[in-house]
Amino acid sequence: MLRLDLSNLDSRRIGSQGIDLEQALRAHKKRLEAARDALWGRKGDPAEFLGWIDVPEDTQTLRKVLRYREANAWVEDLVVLGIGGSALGAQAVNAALGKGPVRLHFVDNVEPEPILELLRSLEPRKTLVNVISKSGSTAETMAAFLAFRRWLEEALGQDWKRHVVVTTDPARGILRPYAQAEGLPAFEVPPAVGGRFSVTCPVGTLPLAFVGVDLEALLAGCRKANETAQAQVEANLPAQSALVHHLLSQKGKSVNVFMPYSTRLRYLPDWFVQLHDESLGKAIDREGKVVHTGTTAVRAIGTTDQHAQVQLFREGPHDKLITFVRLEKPTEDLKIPAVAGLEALDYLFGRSFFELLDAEAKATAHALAKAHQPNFAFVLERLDAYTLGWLMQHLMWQTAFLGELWNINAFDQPGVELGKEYTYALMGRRGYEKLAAELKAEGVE
Ligand SMILES: O=P(O)(O)OC[C@H]1O[C@](O)(CO)[C@@H](O)[C@@H]1O
Repeated sequence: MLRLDLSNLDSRRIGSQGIDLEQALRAHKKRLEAARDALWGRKGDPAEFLGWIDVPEDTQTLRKVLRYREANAWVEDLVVLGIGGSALGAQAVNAALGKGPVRLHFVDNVEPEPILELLRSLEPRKTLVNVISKSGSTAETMAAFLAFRRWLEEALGQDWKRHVVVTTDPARGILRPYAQAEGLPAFEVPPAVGGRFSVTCPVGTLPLAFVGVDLEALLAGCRKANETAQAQVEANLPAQSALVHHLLSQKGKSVNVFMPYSTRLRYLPDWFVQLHDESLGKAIDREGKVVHTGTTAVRAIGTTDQHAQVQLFREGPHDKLITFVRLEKPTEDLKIPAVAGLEALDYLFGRSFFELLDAEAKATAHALAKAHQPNFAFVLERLDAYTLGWLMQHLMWQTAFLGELWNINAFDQPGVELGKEYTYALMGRRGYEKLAAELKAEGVE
């Protein structure tokens, strides 16, 4: 179960920085319905990159993933080579729900020392490498693949092939033909699913199958989010949270803090930051007009960041909308014991850690509201696969709705290309000689 707690956005509580949600829903009903109908209507067109809506229905692929996991019971360490959307979703779900027995490692950077440290810690005979790249051209992932493939081959000879599994586009890019030529097992990233929307396809499900996540439940939760995204505006949770973002951005809230009260959810903000920023930070709208949209998503974790960032959230610039994720029930709880001689702490004696966590979440949200800092919460009944799937698919829908409200394409990322080309030029890639010369003339070499 997932619900929205919007009480700290209410203008009756926080004044002009807030909104009257009921009135806003009435006023924007037509626009939200048009956005909803446009998204559902365009779903079948591969060029629209809305394939993530239907992926949770694809139980056949899930079965294939689970069969692969069963057939590879020898794996003790699974190394995911992927970056951005090809790593962040699985990383977030693994931290929240992963139970082992396999240890998951994510290589999503090209800093040599951590890669060497990981390689030195692994036993090649017990290691499976999952190279994940939709494009098959991402420099970081491919560099890591070259290194891990060599490492496996040096240790295992031709048997290295049993230790690599590929996840990539069914047709495009260099990884697919390479997997075919070498006889490597390979899973698909559906062409109409962008990286940051891909956690429910084998990009996420394959690594998560090795750490015992209940994938059936995760996908069922995603389907529940789809159901709510189809509903009338009054029951359409993604339309509502998107409207909140839209209206608050119009009130100058250009920073969007995403703050789960959960260490288990510590990587969820990283996943959300990519989803939100890469989707919505756009220079040009669908009509070709220069717009420079986007609100900047910022990571925070409660309670940890109460002692690092909340001072700024409360008393700093009034440019923020703060999104909390709160749990209603713990999975397990721990009593805080009474200790003689420390009676100054008796307000804690006999209470539980979850009670303290919950009190801190509510107290911080209320203190922010008192300072007229608008905030709202996704309230999860508990942290399980169903609810996390629901939340993640909800956030994908929220992003898609915002794309509609802002009239931008939320599914491309043209702004990352020039940096990639400069990298190719600096690395001496064939075909980039002219760009390298230009960079040199500009003092970059
Ligand atoms: O799966 P790929 O093609 O390696 O891409 C990784 C990431 O790089 C980006 O394309 C941005 O550079 C992201 O959108 C994507 O999630």
